[in-house]
Amino acid sequence: MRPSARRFVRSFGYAWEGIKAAVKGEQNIKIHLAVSCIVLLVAYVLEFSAVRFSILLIVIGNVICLEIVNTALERLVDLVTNDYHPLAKQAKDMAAGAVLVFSVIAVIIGLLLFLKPALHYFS
Ligand SMILES: Nc1ncnc2c1ncn2[C@@H]1O[C@H](COP(=O)(O)OP(=O)(O)OP(=O)(O)O)[C@@H](O)[C@H]1O
Repeated sequence: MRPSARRFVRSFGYAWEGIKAAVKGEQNIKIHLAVSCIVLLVAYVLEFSAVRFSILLIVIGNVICLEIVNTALERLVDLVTNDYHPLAKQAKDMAAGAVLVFSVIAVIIGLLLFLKPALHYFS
């Protein structure tokens, strides 16, 4: 394998390690993953169109990515200081706020996506 290809494969390995560490260490990510599996299953049962399914995947992907970035930021702050610091608080709270903002939007998009197919399914 060429060195550039080996570096590319190795970086995938590091990314996978990061995903595993985030999932293992964060209860929230485990909950998001479980809920995402259920939501995808329901979307399948409701016979979502390709477009609806794609939007759903984008939303789910964004929530999980934001959670991973939030976890990375928490780790970084904890690495920098164990003492109370207003900037550490702001950094953690802002990252958590970013997750919250997108989670609220995800719920709204979810309702918009599921409403029509659910009504159709049950009528
Ligand atoms: N070093 C610090 N200085 C100031 N405030 C902090 C510090 N560490 C944490 N905090 C505050 O405490 C809150 C909770 O911190 P913690 O590290 O437990 O994060 P968390 O969001 O509960 O993460 P976890 O998912 O790991 O439980 C932060 O959102 C922040 O407001």
